[in-house]
Amino acid sequence: MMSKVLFGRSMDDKIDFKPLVDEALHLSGVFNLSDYVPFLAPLDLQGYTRRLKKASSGLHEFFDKMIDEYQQGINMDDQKPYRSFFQLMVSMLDTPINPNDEDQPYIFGRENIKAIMVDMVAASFDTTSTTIEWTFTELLKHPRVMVALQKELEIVVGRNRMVEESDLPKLAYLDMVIKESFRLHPVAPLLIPHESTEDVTVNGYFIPKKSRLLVNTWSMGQNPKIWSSNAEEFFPERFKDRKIDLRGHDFELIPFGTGRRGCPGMQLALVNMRIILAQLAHCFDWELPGGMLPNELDMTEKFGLSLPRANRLLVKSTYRLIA
Ligand code: HEM
Repeated sequence: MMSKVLFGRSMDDKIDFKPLVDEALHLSGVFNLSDYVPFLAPLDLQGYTRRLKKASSGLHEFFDKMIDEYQQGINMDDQKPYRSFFQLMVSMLDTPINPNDEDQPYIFGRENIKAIMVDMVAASFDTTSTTIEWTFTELLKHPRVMVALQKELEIVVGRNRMVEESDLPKLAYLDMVIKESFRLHPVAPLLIPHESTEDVTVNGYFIPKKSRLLVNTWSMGQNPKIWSSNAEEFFPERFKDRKIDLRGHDFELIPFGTGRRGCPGMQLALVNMRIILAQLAHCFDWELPGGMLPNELDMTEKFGLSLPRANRLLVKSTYRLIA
């Protein structure tokens, strides 16, 4: 889906840069000795710098080729301008970003396009699907919650048609399920590193200018002082009387970050998540394979910049709509 938004077409053999992005993301999150013993950095004992440089030059090569092809009209003949985010970017190539400032014109160049495209791919490709997979895992692990969600869907939508986008604002329980899933499985557990621009004191802690700050949303989500003694339990009803939204105003739950550098893709991600989860729960009944019990479900996380499931989720479905 994100490939269509960004490149105007689904992933195919012409767009096969995903392994490079995965490698770059993996390397950015691994335990790197040089972060703790900086004088070892030039030796690159674990080989991570070499691997990161290789992935980076692969990505440069890939996007250079795409930009060249676009400029020469190759592979784009069936597409009108601006059908994708990439085309919009390339249409601005070598134009001034601030045309009204004659003294200091800033030209939008190749490097800008490549940096923005890598940023967008890294930020959007796996985030929504990872959250959907965790939410679905929790629904399978807690059949009571799955039944309550299916009941809400039957009341709001019935069983004769599929869920549509216009139904989403009426699905309050689905909203609670998604919030609860973000609380326990934030896709960016440490957000993205931020840097303080000036000296500041927060809650009595002095933070000097230019400090690198990591916000541990994972640990906030598990904190019993915020979520009561059942913090480790998947219990969507906790949001019933707690007016918490996900836009970054309520600091106890900030899966999309907050402030100026908060996630710009939040609305798109939330609509996609809601519609996909609602349709999966509404159209099908689900069971675990091989007679596996819900409490036997593997919940292992793969540690890194994001926290996906370590192993794929396997499930059996049965169609349940009347039509
Ligand atoms: C469930 C899905 C998603 C989650 C949980 C998520 C979460 C986040 C978080 C936590 C940040 C860092 C915010 C901070 O450090 O304060 C971020 C940044 C970003 N996200 Fe998302 N995101 C999701 C989907 C998307 C999608 C679909 C897109 C693109 C369409 C996107 C584009 C971006 C971009 C470009 C940034 C960097 C913003 C900047 O550097 O200022 N995200 N996201």
